[in-house]
Amino acid sequence: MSNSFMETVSRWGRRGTAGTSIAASLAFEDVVHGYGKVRALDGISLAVAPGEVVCLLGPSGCGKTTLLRIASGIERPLSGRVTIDGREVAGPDAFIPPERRGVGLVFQDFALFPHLTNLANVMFGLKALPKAEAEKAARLALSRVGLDKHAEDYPHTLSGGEQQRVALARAIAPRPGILLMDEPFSGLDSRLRDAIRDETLAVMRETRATCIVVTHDPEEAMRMADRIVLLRSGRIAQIGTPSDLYRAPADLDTARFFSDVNEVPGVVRAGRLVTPVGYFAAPGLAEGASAVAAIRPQSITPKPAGMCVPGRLVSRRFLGEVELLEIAVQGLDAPLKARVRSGEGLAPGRDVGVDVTAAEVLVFAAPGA
Ligand SMILES: Nc1ncnc2c1ncn2[C@@H]1O[C@H](COP(=O)(O)OP(=O)(O)OP(=O)(O)O)[C@@H](O)[C@H]1O
Repeated sequence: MSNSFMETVSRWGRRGTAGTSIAASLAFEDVVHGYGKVRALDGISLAVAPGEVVCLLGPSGCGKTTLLRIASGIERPLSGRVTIDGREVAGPDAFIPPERRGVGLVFQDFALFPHLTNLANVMFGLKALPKAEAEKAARLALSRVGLDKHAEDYPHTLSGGEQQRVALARAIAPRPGILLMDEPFSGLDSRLRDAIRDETLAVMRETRATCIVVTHDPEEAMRMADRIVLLRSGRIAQIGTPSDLYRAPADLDTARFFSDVNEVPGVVRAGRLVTPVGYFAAPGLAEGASAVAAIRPQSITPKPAGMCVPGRLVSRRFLGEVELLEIAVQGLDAPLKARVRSGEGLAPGRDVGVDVTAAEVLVFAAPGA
């Protein structure tokens, strides 16, 4: 990454302000949508508060983009209602087109017009204003993202990160009450993504618009969102703060989506799940039920042989700050994965004790049980 680029990014936050919006509330009420036989959204109800940053998260095809397109008005739902500040913008009684909804859009491919300068691209969303006023607002937005010097250039002369910032400037220039972003960072080099994401978040907070961001990356959602809406097959699997979803996932699929987990099967006896690596609290599960302990690699600590549960170190992979260990334990089909700080000095083949931090273990009914 060039120093000059990083300087531009770090200066980006100290440029002129973009002007603030009056944040709007956005609500979906039992929204259903489909394409032919495909049911893309299957009854979505969600209320987003003014100024809130919500990430729509989920695997490919779960309906994230469709929900965003419905919020923007690009797509009209088959049934259900969408309201902005309590006013129906899509539903049985009304359909307000995108340009009259007061929403700003940032697309995955940025969707800049190649034949227009960056300034003209940003002015495109400001057609309702007299030209001089539109130009002033567009220059202000470009300045906010640190690109005022590139106003007269064309998009193709900019890097991917800079094009993303022009797209952001275009979306915020009209001061929308709601900003909708579809995978806005996925086209960027992974080394730039963190810096650009942090700066984009700063601009989003500064404009005070209500924001909905689509992503398939759980880490990105956790970094950005006030609340995460996890979608699965067109339905909401779970809604909560990043820490709610990470610490208390509603089911095994959600736990798997947020991090690598060891899945250790067991049987419930007297309110606890009995497994080859220990007993874990199993509230709400019936006596004799089959269940799974989901154990994150960082919740497993190797100890000297003779302590805790007996195991044998099978492999060790150096990853820099941390190492990934595989530890075989009698009674388990697959070795346990453990993530430890580097430099523990353990050699494969050695007997070890396996210590599991029980308070961090998540217990779920066995899939299909
Ligand atoms: N124009 C379309 N015609 C037919 N099917 C569509 C269309 N757009 C989306 N779909 C289908 O609707 C479902 C939801 O698609 P959507 O693009 O909303 O998912 P997504 O979660 O945004 O996925 P991705 O992360 O891959 O972009 C998928 O099964 C998809 O194949």
